Amino acid sequence: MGGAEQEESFERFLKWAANLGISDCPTNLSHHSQKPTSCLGHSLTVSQFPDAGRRGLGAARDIKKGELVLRVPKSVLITRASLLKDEKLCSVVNYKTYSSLSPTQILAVCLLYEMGKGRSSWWYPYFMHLPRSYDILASFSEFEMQALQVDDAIWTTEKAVSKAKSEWKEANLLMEALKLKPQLLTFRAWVWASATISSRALHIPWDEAGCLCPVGDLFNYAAPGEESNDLENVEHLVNASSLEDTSLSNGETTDDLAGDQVDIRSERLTDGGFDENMAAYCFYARKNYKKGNQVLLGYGTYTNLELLEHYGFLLKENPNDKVFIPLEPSMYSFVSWPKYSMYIHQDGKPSFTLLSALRVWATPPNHRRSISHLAYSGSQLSADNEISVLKWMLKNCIVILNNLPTIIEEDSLLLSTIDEIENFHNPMELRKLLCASGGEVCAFLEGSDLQKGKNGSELMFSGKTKRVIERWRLAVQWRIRYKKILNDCISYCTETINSLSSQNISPMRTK
Ligand SMILES: C[S@@+](CC[C@H](N)C(=O)[O-])C[C@H]1O[C@@H](n2cnc3c(N)ncnc32)[C@H](O)[C@@H]1O
Repeated sequence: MGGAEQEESFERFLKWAANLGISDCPTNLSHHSQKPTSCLGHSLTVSQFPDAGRRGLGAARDIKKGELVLRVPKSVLITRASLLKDEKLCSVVNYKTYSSLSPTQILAVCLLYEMGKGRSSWWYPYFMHLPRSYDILASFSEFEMQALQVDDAIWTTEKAVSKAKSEWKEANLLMEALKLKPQLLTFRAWVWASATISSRALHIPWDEAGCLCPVGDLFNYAAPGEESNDLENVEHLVNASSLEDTSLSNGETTDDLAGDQVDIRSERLTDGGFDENMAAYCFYARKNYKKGNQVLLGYGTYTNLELLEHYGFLLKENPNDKVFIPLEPSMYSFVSWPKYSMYIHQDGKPSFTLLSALRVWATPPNHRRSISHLAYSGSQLSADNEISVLKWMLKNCIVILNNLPTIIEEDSLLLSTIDEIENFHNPMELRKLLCASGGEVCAFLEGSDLQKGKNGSELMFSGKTKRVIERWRLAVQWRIRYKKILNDCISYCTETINSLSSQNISPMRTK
């Protein structure tokens, strides 16, 4: 579809949405005498935001924090229940053979079935404007996975891919019983459906698989602000293990601390949620917006790896990003905090629990009991103790960085090369030019394929290769941010060690 055609089709979609009662005008009455031509225009407009999610929703006027900016009636939400109104689908899905499939697997199958109806689907105007492909971790091939470089991230990706594969295999019988078209039975189609759900479904109280929300799923993401980190205090941490993880909009859970979980719940109230009284999904402004600014939604609290896993993007500045470093059991066995609370913050500072656990670990065994109350309250135990903890951190960050195949400067150079690859119009020449770059770039070129352009003369990368480039870029961006956090931690430790050494105050010698 060309640009103008695409625009027209999108306008038809917004009109379709308006006729179904979707509205960005809080006073809009459903029994309007005139048929609306768009569901947007009063509070929101669709715009391109190249630095934050591309297509998204901008403020059509100045908006005040807390204002209702969009309402999507329950009848328009795409849920398992609404899709299962199809009699054939319902009779097959409810057959007991498939009772072991999860709600999300069932929703994915129903979505593929509905997509298979093409133009005759009631939701066709919505489906037309869904992304064709996604960059979530489950879609990563071996090449992009290795580009992450860090074992933890590679392991998370392998797990995401194998989970998607096994869920697809489990759902195969049902999809075959529904006689889905061959292209909808493939693993690629399955990843598409799962990624559509993972990256776009919103939380609803009556179905853990969530719902797809036309127009409501055009909001891009901004991380919940610094305030969630301020919540990191002793009380929250001590209670962490007794609280269950909160199910996020994508049906996944985050391994975050209880304090952050409490924050997610209150965050969701100001952002959006299903309102029983209005029988609609309602979205509220989380802050004041000036006309033209992008209106953003906080889907939850995620690290960059979690954002990549569930949504297929990451943030340059993510206040919730974390780096976990390998710890020996002896380092956290003297304290009762969970291991997942021990990490390095995105600004390079060790988390409260990591620092406290290491302070206890660096204390001679016969003193541990007497200082544990100080460690639990977050106090430094002594200058010597603090210095040995920070030296341990420093050494380990250096070891981790030295074990990775490239340094940040090389990665940044590679990012510019990736941009060149993408913008180069004659890949044959590019191939010659880049083969000298060696390593990762050559591995990419060996795996890439070229195809004839529309006029038959020039050669172009295939769509598949373009998607590889996009994921490769994400992997390199991710590892740069990871290394930056470790570098910042090294600076933080060095500065603090220097300052403590110069003060030379040691109220309690422990080591
Ligand atoms: C619910 S959709 C938002 C609308 C989406 N941009 C669209 O055009 O359909 C979520 C997806 O938008 C993109 N996205 C959202 N927020 C983003 C951000 N801050 N930076 C980059 N991409 C973002 C990601 O691809 C994500 O999976």
